Amino acid sequence: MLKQFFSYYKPHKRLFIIDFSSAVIVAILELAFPIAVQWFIDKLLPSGEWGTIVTVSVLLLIIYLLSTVLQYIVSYLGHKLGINIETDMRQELFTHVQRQSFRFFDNTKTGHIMSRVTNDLFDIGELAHHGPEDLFIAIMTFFGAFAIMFSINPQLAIIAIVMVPFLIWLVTYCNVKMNQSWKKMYESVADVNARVEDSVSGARVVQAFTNEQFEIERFKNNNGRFRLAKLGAYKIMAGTHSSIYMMTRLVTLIVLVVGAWLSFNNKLSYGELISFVLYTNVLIKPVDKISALLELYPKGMAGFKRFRELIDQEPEIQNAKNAIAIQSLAGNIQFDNVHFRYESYKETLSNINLSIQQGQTVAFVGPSGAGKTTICSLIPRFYDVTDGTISIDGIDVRDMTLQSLRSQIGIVQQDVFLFTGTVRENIAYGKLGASMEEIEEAARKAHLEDFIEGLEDGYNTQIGERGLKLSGGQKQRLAIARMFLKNPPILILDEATSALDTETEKIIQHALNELAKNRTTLIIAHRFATIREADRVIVVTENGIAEDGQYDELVAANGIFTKLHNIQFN
Ligand SMILES: Nc1ncnc2c1ncn2[C@@H]1O[C@H](COP(=O)(O)OP(=O)(O)OP(=O)(O)O)[C@@H](O)[C@H]1O
Repeated sequence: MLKQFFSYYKPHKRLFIIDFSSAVIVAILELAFPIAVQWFIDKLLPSGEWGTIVTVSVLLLIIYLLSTVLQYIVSYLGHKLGINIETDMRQELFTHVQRQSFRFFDNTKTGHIMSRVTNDLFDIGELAHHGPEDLFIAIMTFFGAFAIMFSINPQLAIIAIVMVPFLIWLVTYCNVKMNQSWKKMYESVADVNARVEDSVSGARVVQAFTNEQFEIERFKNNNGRFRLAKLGAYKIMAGTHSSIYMMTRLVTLIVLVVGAWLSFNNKLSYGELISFVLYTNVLIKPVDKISALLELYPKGMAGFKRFRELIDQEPEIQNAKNAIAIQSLAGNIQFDNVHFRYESYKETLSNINLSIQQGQTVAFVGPSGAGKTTICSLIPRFYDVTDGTISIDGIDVRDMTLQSLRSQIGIVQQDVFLFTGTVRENIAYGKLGASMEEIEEAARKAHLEDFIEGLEDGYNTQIGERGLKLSGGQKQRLAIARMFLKNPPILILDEATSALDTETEKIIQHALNELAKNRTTLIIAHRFATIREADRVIVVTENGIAEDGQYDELVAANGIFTKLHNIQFN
């Protein structure tokens, strides 16, 4: 796991080396400074040579300035390194999620992916920046300071270090407490966010029920809990800072008192005493860093583990080794002994045999849950068959590259999904980089022209979050326009279950008929009025394909379709 973690440093090796070596130099300067002060007091002051004193002071100033610049570099470049690694990982994760198959999205919660992309990667970035650098520097300054103190006066060095375990205990204890209270705070902020999100997206429902006051009261509770949690966290933070302050001053004071006693007994010079006090601070400083790392490491590594678990999940549907990139398909679709299961315990489709000729319009009907949508999802390989083959123009779909196969199939879904953006952007989603003329032509064919012209900003009108500002019929026409742009030889239409008014229905039907022309069209139909013109109707039941024929033939056959037909029209 650690090896994998460090592999993310590779592209930023140069940055890491500059940052790390600057941090080492800063630490060396920090260790050297008290010795310089000691020498200044013990050797230089008694000599009374002002010229040398001024020269040394200027030298010290230069060292300070150098140290300041290096500290800036460490802070800036260190964070840059962390952010770079975090950004790489985020891009990798997003790219990986884009490549995932439908089954992955069936089984993964959006919230989980979101928290990987934001929280986990933030913790990993922090660890990437602070982990190796802080650990190395802390160890180096701690042992360096102790070694120098020991060489000056072993007894006093031991007195100073004896206190360190207490300090470590105190800092760790405070960190645990702080963590607990931050966790509570994060939970309550999540509640506040959820409440805001809920009542903003549900604002229409709130107002329709005139429940605004109820929502305000509910929010007041959440907001109050958040205030208390945050206040609690700050109280612990204040306690932590002051007790650590007290403890460090106590160590310094003890060193000062014992040092003064040693000095009275001529066992320690004044310079040594001062440098000892300064070294005590250098000795104590890393304790804070180490304890922060103790908290950061498990958090960052746990995040990294979850990140890797996602990244290591290979997409279920991938290109075969020698997959061919087909240029264009005619649209002859063949199912041979197709079996399929979503879950291992239950077969959804069994032994489906089906042959659809190019240019045909075929309607799939049947009871809800029989498998109509599933049959259609197998053609673009949203899922792979468990057994049997599906071929188009005689080529197994698994032998084509996914990209080329899906470029030949257009799908208009039941619930049209639109992206936040303009009308133009949403139509152009069917063919990225389409010209304005092409977009206008597609809109005209989808009977959207009048509607768009009536909008204040025309094609540049924002359609709201997920097309909120559009009606159901407008959304569907937009999806149809998108499909005219894509212009695929095979079309799958998942008919909307909810009925539109007759006028809109007519317009949409007209647009769809236009769209279906010269394409192999599969319609997952719910309302039979829309499929009268279909070349074939296929009745799917839980036992597979039950009937297959022309609309009128099937109505007259006195079978399942006749029954379904009678339910709809009587
Ligand atoms: N992603 C999925 N994961 C697991 N089971 C699924 C999934 N999608 C559908 N199913 C199940 O597969 C069966 C067939 O569903 P499918 O959506 O193909 O039916 P349908 O005939 O299109 O239904 P409807 O007319 O209601 O849209 C159902 O029992 C359904 O519960």
